[in-house]
Amino acid sequence: MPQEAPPLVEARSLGRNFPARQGLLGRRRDVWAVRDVSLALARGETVGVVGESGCGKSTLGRMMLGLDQPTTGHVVFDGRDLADLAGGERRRLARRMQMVFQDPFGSLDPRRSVGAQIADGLRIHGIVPAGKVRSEIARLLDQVGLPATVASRRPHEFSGGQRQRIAVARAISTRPDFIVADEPVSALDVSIQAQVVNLLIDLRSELDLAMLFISHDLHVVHHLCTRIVVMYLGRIVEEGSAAQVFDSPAHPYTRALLAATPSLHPRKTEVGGGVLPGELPSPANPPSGCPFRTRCPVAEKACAAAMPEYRQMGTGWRAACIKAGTGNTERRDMA
Ligand SMILES: Nc1ncnc2c1ncn2[C@@H]1O[C@H](COP(=O)(O)OP(=O)(O)OP(=O)(O)O)[C@@H](O)[C@H]1O
Repeated sequence: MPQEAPPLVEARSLGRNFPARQGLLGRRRDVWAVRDVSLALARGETVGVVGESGCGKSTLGRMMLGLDQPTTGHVVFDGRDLADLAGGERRRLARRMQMVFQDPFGSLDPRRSVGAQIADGLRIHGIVPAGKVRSEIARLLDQVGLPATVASRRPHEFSGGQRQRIAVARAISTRPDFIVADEPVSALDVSIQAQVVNLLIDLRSELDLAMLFISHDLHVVHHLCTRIVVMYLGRIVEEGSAAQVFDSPAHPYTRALLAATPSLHPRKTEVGGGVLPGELPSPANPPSGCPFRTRCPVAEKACAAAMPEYRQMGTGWRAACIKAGTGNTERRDMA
């Protein structure tokens, strides 16, 4: 990770729990959706967050934007703790952070024109004078590859890919420097996904955006992200550059994810047609010690005793596994 510049946005020991009931009549237990997550993004950096459904990716993204309050820990944006900000200061910061959602159908208002929806952010944050709003909308649409005529039409008149471009135009309208993109292409046809990913790549460099890109699709993350965070049951189990994590994964869970993603890694064979072996434990009742140990092909007794500390595998590369870097972590045949 490029550590020279101070981070633009930082998660410091973030945790979030939700009350949950196990079964219909089960007793109430707290579910820790995110636990003790620390992560920093520099300006212009794209960090991919991967992991199975329910591992806490969206909750982390929402907290990093201040859309959800952490139970523990802090989010620091450009040196300011979000928890300390209120009123105008909070609004000024909110302009600089935006979210792109998975579902452009749900995130755009079907009753209002595209132009009106893009204009909201421009007006609320006073990005351009009132007389310039129309031309700014046209410029933003052009930036995402759409003609200016789109402004007068409603979202339902467009395809999924076009709608996601509109959502991106709306997100960048406030000139943010941090975007959380939560599965932004997974609802789109595969043929369209690449176009939207390429658009994000272009915008990232044009606007020097820091981006937290949440996805369960390792192919997309591989294409787009310079750094990868792998989450399991609310925790970061491995973090490193795309090359480190994809070429020599240090955590058995990362290896299992890659093995379940055929064609990404030449040495890997398909395991279970994209499905990881074993069952994901309930987040309400996680295993003792290492959360992955119940599915881990190299787990041993010590793994049940305590949550593994991070081992530094290289610059900016860490893995929470007692065997990481010991040469004793090669994946057994999990088929
Ligand atoms: N508002 C909420 N109330 C109760 N539990 C929640 C809430 N939001 C998330 N959770 C729980 O927290 C855990 C993590 O959820 P989260 O949506 O962050 O995971 P995710 O990795 O983004 O999953 P997906 O890929 O399916 O979106 C899950 O067990 C989920 O059920």
